[in-house]
Amino acid sequence: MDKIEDVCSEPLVQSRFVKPYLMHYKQNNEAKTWELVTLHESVAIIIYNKRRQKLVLVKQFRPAVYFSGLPSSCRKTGEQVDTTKYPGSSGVTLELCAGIVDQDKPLVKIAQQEVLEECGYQVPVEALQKVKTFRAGVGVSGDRQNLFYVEVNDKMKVAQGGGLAEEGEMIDVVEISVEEVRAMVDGPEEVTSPAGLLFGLSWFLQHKAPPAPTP
Ligand SMILES: Nc1nc(=O)c2ncn([C@@H]3O[C@H](COP(=O)(O)OP(=O)(O)O[C@H]4O[C@H](CO)[C@@H](O)[C@H](O)[C@H]4O)[C@@H](O)[C@H]3O)c2[nH]1
Ligand SMILES: [Mg+2]
Repeated sequence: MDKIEDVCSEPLVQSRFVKPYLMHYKQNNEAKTWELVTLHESVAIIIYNKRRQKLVLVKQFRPAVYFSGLPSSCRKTGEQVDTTKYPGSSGVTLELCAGIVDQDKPLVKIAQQEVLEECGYQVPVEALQKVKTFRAGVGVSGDRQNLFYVEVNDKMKVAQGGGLAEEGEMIDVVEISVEEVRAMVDGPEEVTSPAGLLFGLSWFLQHKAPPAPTP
């Protein structure tokens, strides 16, 4: 999954997923502009295998994370990036199962679909609990993310997961223990994960996790 080669970039002129705009407005009578992009709304799901006390997360190579981690001298359009110096592993993230809302369906249905496609669990829609809707970005994009929680068991595991091959998705499903969740939230100063994961894990520890063992 992180064997990344032949990296270069070009200006994005026509796009399917990202739409850049220059917004003009007046704030307290002062004329201003702001550079922004619009993105799809999304869903993300905290998945807990309750009997085995494991959280189900996903790992994948994120081009945007990889690219923004390159020094600006390596981001010149048309120029090849040295992937021996900047390996694909620097763009691999740990995240909640998540997906964009690109179909006209209820959010809970899209969440159910993502849990199956990415992690291989067939869950009933009634099992999905809505946690919170928040903004995934506020500076450049203002896209909404809708967070759900679902408990799963081994009987619901009907497929391997890994994402839709026809959409080029290559996703590793990762299970982590509640202890590892605590270590992730309290431990490292930097993680290669979106804020939604950290919020989701903190919410899980506060509302759903078995109590921490007393020392
Ligand atoms: N951007 C882009 N460029 C392409 O060239 C490009 N080519 C195809 N696609 C489409 O994008 C979708 C990516 O997969 P998902 O639907 O699973 O969405 P995620 O990328 O997981 O994103 C979610 O989860 C993240 C983590 O919480 C959040 O940060 C995001 O806000 C949130 O949307 C697929 O349907 C694929 O067909 C591209 N998308
Ligand atoms: Mg996804």
